[in-house]
Parts: sequence; structure tokens; C-alpha cells
Amino acid sequence: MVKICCIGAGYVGGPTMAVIALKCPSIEVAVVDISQPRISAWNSDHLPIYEPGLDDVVKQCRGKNLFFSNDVEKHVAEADIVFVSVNTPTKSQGLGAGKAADLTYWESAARMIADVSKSAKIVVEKSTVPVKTAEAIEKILTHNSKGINFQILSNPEFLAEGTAIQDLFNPDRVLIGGRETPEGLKAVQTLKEVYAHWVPEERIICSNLWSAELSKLAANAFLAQRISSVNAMSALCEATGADVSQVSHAVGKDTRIGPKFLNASVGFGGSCFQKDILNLVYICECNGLPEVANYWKHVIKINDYQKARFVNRIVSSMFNTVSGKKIGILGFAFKKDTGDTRETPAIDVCRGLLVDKAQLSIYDPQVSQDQIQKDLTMVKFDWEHPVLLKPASPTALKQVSFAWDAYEASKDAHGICFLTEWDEFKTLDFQKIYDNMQKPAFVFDGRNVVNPDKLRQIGFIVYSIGKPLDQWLKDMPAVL
Ligand SMILES: NC(=O)C1=CN([C@@H]2O[C@H](COP(=O)(O)OP(=O)(O)OC[C@H]3O[C@@H](n4cnc5c(N)ncnc54)[C@H](O)[C@@H]3O)[C@@H](O)[C@H]2O)C=CC1
Ligand SMILES: O=C(O)[C@H]1O[C@H](OP(=O)(O)OP(=O)(O)OC[C@H]2O[C@@H](n3ccc(=O)[nH]c3=O)[C@H](O)[C@@H]2O)[C@H](O)[C@@H](O)[C@@H]1O
Repeated sequence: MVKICCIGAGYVGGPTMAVIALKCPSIEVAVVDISQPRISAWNSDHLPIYEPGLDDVVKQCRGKNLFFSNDVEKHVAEADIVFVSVNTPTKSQGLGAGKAADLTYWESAARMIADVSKSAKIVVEKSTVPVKTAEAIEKILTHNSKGINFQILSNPEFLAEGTAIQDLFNPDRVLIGGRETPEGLKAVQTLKEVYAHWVPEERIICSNLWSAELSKLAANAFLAQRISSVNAMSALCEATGADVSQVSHAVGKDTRIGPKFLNASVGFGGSCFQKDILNLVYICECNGLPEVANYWKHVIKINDYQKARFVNRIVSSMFNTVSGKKIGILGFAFKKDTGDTRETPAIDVCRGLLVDKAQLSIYDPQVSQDQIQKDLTMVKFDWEHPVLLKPASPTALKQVSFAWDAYEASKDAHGICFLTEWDEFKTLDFQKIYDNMQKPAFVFDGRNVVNPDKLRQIGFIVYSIGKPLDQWLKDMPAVL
């Protein structure tokens, strides 16, 4: 029986391995992690991450051919294929701080693989890493390996949170990069056979190692660039009376452009877009390509501009002060159908409002109070855009309360902000919300989840990203 071990039981390692186990009953899959609470949660009824469909997949295979364990070394030693899916955050100190990927976790995983291995292994980069990481990993493995043969493959993951299971069941493509030597090609073939259990052959793309590593960074940069492009347009729409949804629709009808990923928003979040673009910027700078680096940097700059612009709209439309005013924050996760808050635009928007002394009442169906408190007080790495990034002080946290639902969050509020596009927000009873709010009652929609015309009929003053502005907002321009 082929044995797979995956180091890192996170958002990628957990779901990816669960799907491999489900689709390949003849393969034994062990997911290992240094974090005890994470592994205990994977072995319980309350999985450590919320992802639609994941419970079902895990329940079908756990204890049969899928195991979660803290015994990292044992499972690595026994495996034929070792996936490494550890976190690769942005470096916060030292050379390249604020841009370069921090490969500490990766390096320690590689050293451990070299130490405990007694048989040949295929080592698969599942984490997103800088181009040429495989070369560094190879050096670590071969210098410590006592003659054991290791083949390194790059097999980046393209799943998105909230749709991870769907994405894994039916991927647009699986990408495998390897050395173009007989041993390298054999290793690529072995991994290809794993995916071939359920992925059509034409969707399994093989390339050299560096192309695979760079394709992952490029894909995320292209996706984020689309959002920054549409968000840049949203500002122009507000200035001209165009409607960004209509513009996106018209632009997306061009088959060369396509309709997906053209939703204007308060800004993109998530653990990867910003981190991976910063990493790309750093690689460009290191390779003497400052113009290319600057090009990609602007994708993040527009994203910061969009978040700052949203906060300014709120403050300026409420007579230039939100001090002491209750504002309901509806949604905190970085997108719907996940409890993940990493780099969520809600952090920056809430911090911006707290600086202006607003009283926030926050509701999110999947994010805990503890998590929100941690996020608001955490020191975020400030890479050139100090606008809203100051962590909230313990005193500022006194301005924050938590609500059980959207109605409680909006009760007696002066304004409500939609920061995540949860489906439940589309069917709220807005008349009831309006009746219970202070007047004038404001809605700031950072996700275009509400129908502005219907809300205006009720009496709300509505700001929706990229949509024609109410006269009220035109009279109170937000200056950045
Ligand atoms: N979150 C996402 O949707 C996607 C993430 N990625 C990439 O996948 C990688 C992992 O991301 P996530 O799963 O979100 O991270 P995560 O933070 O959820 O999980 C990483 C896990 O690795 C564990 N770990 C770290 N060092 C270890 C070691 N030496 N031995 C054993 N366990 C160790 C940590 O305890 C943690 O549980 C990152 O490089 C990320 O860029 C790629 C595609 C999608
Ligand atoms: O490397 C990664 O981590 C992953 O990053 C993204 O996935 P994810 O961050 O989970 O979620 P997305 O659906 O891409 O959304 C990212 C952010 O962009 C925002 N977004 C997305 C689409 C859009 O049209 N507008 C928009 O503002 C979302 O609300 C969210 O805040 C990519 O979509 C995945 O392919 C990739 O594997």
C-alpha cells in the first residue's frame, strides 16, 4: 500500500489529504502537525476549520485510510510520498522583512525529513513558496540524507476557502513540477497516478520545477490584480455615476476576459493574496526587476486605498465624526462560508472606525469573539502603508461589543456595514432593522449584498461600493 504523509494539518493539508484519502482507498494517508489542539480537533466532531462538505469527507475515511496524528516523525519515516503543507507567512523581521516569505517552518520540516528518513521518498511542495525553493530544499535533504534518494516535486494548491471541497473534487487543473531527469520524471508520474484516481488526465499539467513554483504566485497575483482593477473602477464609477456591476457585466461578457472575479468589494483579504504578491515583489527586486516589482506592488496599494476609502466614506457621510456612534459590523470573515479572518478587510475597517472612536457591534456567523479581539489587537506588519494598521489598544477594545445576530448588531445603531457577503444578509428584514436604528439610518455595503433601491425606499441612506451615490453622499465627499 502506498503511504502518504502530509506535514501541516491546516486549511490546505487537512482538506487536500481528506479528498486524496476519499478518492484513493488503496492509499493510506496520515496528516501530521506539531499543534496538538489542531490534531485533536481533526480527530473530534468539531473540525478545526469550517469548510462546506469537509465533515462528510472526513467522516467517510477517518480511521480507515485517513489518520491525523502528532507523531510527525513516525509517519514521515514510513511514507513513500511526503507532502509539506506548512505555513509560509511573510517575514516580519530581518532581511526581506515585510515582503519575503518566511521559510522557517519549511526548513525545519525539511531538516526533520532528512533526519528521520530511512528509505527513498518523494517530497512534495504543497505550500506556496518562492521560485527556486525546491533547490534549497534539495540541498537540505541531500546534505543530511546519508545517501537516501529524495525527489522534490512542486504541486501547488489552487483551492479557495469556502469552496475547497468542490475545488478539490473538480479542479481546473493540477500542476506538478519536477526535475527533467529520469528519476524526476518517474516521481512526477507517481504523483500523477495519485491524482488520476479522479482528475481527468488532460487537467493534470506537468512542468519544470520553477514554472510550477512561479505559476502559483502568478495565478494569485493575476486573481488579486483583477479585484484591484475592478475596485479601481469602482472609485471612478462613484465619481461619474456609472454602476460597477453593470461595467463588470459588460466587460466580463468578452470571452477573452470572462465574468469571474469581477466583483467590486471593500478589498480582498485572505491569508494568501497579499502575502504571495509581496513575495513576488521581493523576488522581482532580488532579480533586479524594480519596474516589475512596482507593477505588482500597486495591486496591494489599490487594495489598501479601497479599504481606506470605505472608512472615509463612512466617517464623512456621518457628519465627519463617528465618535460615540454605534455602528453594526455585519460579517468579519474575509469571505463567506469560512470562519477564516486572516487579512480580512474587516480588521482594517474596524480599526479605522475605532480610531475615530466609533462604538462597534460585530456579528459574524462563523467567527468567534476571541478571534475578533485577537485580530483587532494584533500587530500587523506595516510594509509601507501605515494608514489603518495600528492595532486597537485595550481601551479601544472597550468600544467593541459582539452581537448574536444582525438585528442585535444594528439595534440603535447609526449605521451598519456589510463586510462579508454571507447569504443570510440578503434576506434580512430591513424594515425591522430600519425601525430599530437611529435616524438618519446609514447602510455601507462593502460587498454589494443589498439592493440599494429597495433600502432607499425604506428610508436608508445607502452607500454601495461602485454604485451611483445618494445625493447625501455627494454632498459629503470623502477626501483621502
Ligand atoms: N489557505 C488557503 O486557502 C491556501 C493556502 N495555500 C498555501 O498552503 C500553505 C499552508 O497554508 P494553510 O493550510 O492555510 O496554513 P495553516 O496555518 O492553516 O496550516 C499550516 C500548519 O502547519 C503546521 N506546521 C508548521 N510547521 C510545522 C512543522 N515543522 N511540522 C509539522 N507541522 C507544522 C502548523 O502548526 C499549521 O497547523 C501556505 O504556504 C499557503 O500559502 C495554498 C492554497 C490555498
Ligand atoms: O493561494 C491561496 O490561498 C488561494 O487564494 C485564493 O483563494 P481564497 O483566498 O481562499 O479566496 P478567494 O475566493 O480568492 O477570495 C479572496 C478575496 O478576494 C475577494 N474577492 C474575490 C472575488 C471578487 O470578485 N472580488 C473580491 O473582492 C474575496 O471576498 C476575498 O476577500 C485563490 O482564489 C485560490 O485559487 C488560491 O489557492
